[in-house]
Amino acid sequence: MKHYSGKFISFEGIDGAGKSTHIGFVTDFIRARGVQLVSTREPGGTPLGEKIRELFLHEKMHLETETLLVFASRREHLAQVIEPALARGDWVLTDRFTDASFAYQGAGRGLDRAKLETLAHWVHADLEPDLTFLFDVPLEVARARLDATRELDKFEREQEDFFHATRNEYLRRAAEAPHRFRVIDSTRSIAEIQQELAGILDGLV
Ligand SMILES: Nc1ncnc2c1ncn2[C@@H]1O[C@H](COP(=O)(O)OP(=O)(O)OP(=O)(O)O)[C@@H](O)[C@H]1O
Ligand SMILES: Cc1cn([C@H]2C[C@H](O)[C@@H](COP(=O)(O)O)O2)c(=O)[nH]c1=O
Repeated sequence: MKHYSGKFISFEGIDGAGKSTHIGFVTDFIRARGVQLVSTREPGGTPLGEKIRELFLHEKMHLETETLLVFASRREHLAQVIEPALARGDWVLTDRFTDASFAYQGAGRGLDRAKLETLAHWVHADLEPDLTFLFDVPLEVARARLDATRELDKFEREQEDFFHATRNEYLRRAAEAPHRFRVIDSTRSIAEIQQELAGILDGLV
């Protein structure tokens, strides 16, 4: 694994778990300590990646096409944004990374995990997040939060079974890699969650 002075932090969770809400808080918290930081997202994060995101979220396609697209977006993201920022010594916060592909394309849609391992190895053999916040909530809570806020995309319209599988895969990966995952109970209030995040970040910045 490559080691950089800046931290690479990913935010994960099923749709509606609340990760986007907390990225802003974490960004402000870290910047307030004088750290240079890039906040980005997947799929997306580059002009090409944002075009891929539109297709990825809104077009029906073969599962392997979907998977290859998200890894193509990730390859570009790493080359144009993530690796240059880390090389400069900046921190990088990303709203989703490869854990999402294992959770959504793997467990949710049923793509063979070995294929995902191959792609992950190809695209970023020598890099993984230093820290992954997994925002965890029961499906009903996530669904209620989404229904209250916006029009749903292709993934957000998936059924309960899909999100059970997705959530379980996230939790399985967190149990498998406790050195980098912090599972955040997101059923609590935003203020309580931010207090926990601040405690974790205090030990890091
Ligand atoms: N702890 C919380 N308690 C109550 N409401 C919350 C909490 N966290 C987030 N919300 C609300 O739930 C909604 C979804 O939150 P958010 O967009 O952060 O979720 P997300 O996990 O990033 O979803 P997606 O992955 O689909 O973008 C927002 O309206 C947000 O204000
Ligand atoms: C990186 C990545 C994302 N997805 C899915 C997960 C979400 O439903 C959307 C992204 O929307 P968000 O509101 O920005 O979270 O894309 C996926 O299926 N596979 C992936 O690798």
